[in-house]
Amino acid sequence: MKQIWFYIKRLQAFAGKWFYINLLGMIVIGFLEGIGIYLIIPMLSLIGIFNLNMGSVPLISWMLEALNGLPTKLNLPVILAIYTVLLVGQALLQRNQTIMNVKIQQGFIRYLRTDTYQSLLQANWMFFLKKRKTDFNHVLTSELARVSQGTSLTLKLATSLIFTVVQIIFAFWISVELTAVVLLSGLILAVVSRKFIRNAKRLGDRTTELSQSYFIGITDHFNGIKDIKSNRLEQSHLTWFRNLCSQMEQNLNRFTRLQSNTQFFYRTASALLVVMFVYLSFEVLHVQAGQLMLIVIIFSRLWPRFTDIQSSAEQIVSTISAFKSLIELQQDCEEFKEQYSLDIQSNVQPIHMKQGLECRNLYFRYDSKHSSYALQHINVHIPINSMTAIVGKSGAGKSTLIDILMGLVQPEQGEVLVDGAKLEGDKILSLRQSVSYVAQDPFLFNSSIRENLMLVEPGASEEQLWEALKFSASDEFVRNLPMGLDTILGDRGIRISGGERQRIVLARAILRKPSILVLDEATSALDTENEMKIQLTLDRLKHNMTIIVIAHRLSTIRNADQVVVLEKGEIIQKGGYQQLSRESKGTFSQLLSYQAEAKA
Ligand SMILES: Nc1ncnc2c1ncn2[C@@H]1O[C@H](COP(=O)(O)OP(=O)(O)OP(=O)(O)O)[C@@H](O)[C@H]1O
Repeated sequence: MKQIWFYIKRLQAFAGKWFYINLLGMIVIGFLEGIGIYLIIPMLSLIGIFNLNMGSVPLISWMLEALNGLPTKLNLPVILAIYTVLLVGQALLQRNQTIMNVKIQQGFIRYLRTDTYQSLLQANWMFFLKKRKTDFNHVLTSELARVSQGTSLTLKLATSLIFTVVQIIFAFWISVELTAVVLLSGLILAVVSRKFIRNAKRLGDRTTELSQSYFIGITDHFNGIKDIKSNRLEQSHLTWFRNLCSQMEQNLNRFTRLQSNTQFFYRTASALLVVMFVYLSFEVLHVQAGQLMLIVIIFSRLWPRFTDIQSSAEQIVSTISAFKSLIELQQDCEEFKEQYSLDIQSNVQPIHMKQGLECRNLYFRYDSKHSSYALQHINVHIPINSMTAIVGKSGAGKSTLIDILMGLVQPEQGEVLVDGAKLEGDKILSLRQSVSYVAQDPFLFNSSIRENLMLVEPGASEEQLWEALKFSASDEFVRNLPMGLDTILGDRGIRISGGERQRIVLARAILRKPSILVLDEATSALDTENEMKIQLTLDRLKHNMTIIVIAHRLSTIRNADQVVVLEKGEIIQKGGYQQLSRESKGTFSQLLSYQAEAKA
């Protein structure tokens, strides 16, 4: 329960005074309802349905005394008027309280959503390397919905509890003995039903597991739908899906059965209790009929609240696992938090390098407990306004080196230097502001080409947009699209090829006029003609920016000023393209000959 308590405290901090006003509203509503119930007895008595001696019932005796001062025929209208005012007042308060409750709750959920999303965005790159992305989707959608449900149920539970306490106080006022008997029965019932609550928690934990598998599964399946279709894997996926759905169905059915059992248990217990209660009142305690009537009315209102409390408690504990997931995610984000807030990050000025970047005796491991280094003993200088290519076999450490050079991850040993000064603190932010990065599988939003480009440079003119497209050899194909720059890409619009995608993302990277351009296999999907065009572009750009390229296709880096060859995390060769291609025993010339053979 400490997880829920944690969120209730956050809710209280979020809602401020409204949290207490809401609680006060609940108490007043409970109080008004209590008095309303009190008035039923004298009303019934005045109408002549009962002829009870009410003098001994507290509050009513006081009311009767007050009524004595009035003419008898006004008694009923006065009581009816008070009753109406009370009920209308209570209904009005109830209305406002419900609206306030929902407002607080929705505001809190919005706050939680934004807070979680912001924490995720503020986590560093290492965090994303270690975590599964689908877990974030799962927490941000289904788990957050369950947390919202849990918070709303907790507020409902608080309402029920407050109402119940107020009603119990009224009941005590009328008869201490009878109320004590009913409360004792309620207590026994609560102890017995602890088993139900434990089962509800177990089922709730299972719901989290299943919904996580469901979420991760369907995301993976639709991401890999081409593999599924082309390798005829539909049947095995369908079987998996059917199994999971049936487990989810069984889990929910079990939960409903548990809740129905609890309800049945409570109803049976209440029937037995009423029988025992009436017997005790008349035969043992000799309670007056008026008092008994009131107590019966109060408890007939109160008992369903006990059932409500039990059922809310079961549902709340079934959401604890969702609260846990959310807390764990936020703790992880906190652990991997970037040094600077997002506001500070977006206001940092880019760096103006004068000499270049340097790696000095750099070592890096993804897991510090794991002995193998992804990079070791790395010494390299990347001069400004030149093109450096990083090549090597798959898994050699190329992407890791780039991540370190961009300041996304920190080396375990050694250092990165910018113009001879260590890359640390806000220098990392400034460096990142100067970098444009293009990945192998570039990301475009489901919006127009124009919007995708202007995302990085909101003030870009039409001319600048076309210039960037020309640089990336995509002006021609964009011009031929029916809506040109306003063509919507992706699911809502036109689908473009992998190569066209890469070129648009390249245009976006160039549009920012970065001082460092990093291309990570960014031209792998291009045909020879477009690759040649991009080569010419890079050749022109390298006079104004520092270009770092990872390329498996070595023809792309023919004009590189420096080639760095990595193998098993170490630099094994370094030099100009022509120089390395002449070193016949070197890995680079080997890679070149493999590619020449593959082409032939
Ligand atoms: N997130 C990660 N967690 C643990 N190990 C990783 C992670 N990413 C990469 N590695 C390991 O680090 C080493 C270097 O990987 P890296 O991705 O830098 O190689 P690469 O040369 O870019 O490979 P490729 O050309 O296939 O992209 C590999 O042994 C890889 O298994």
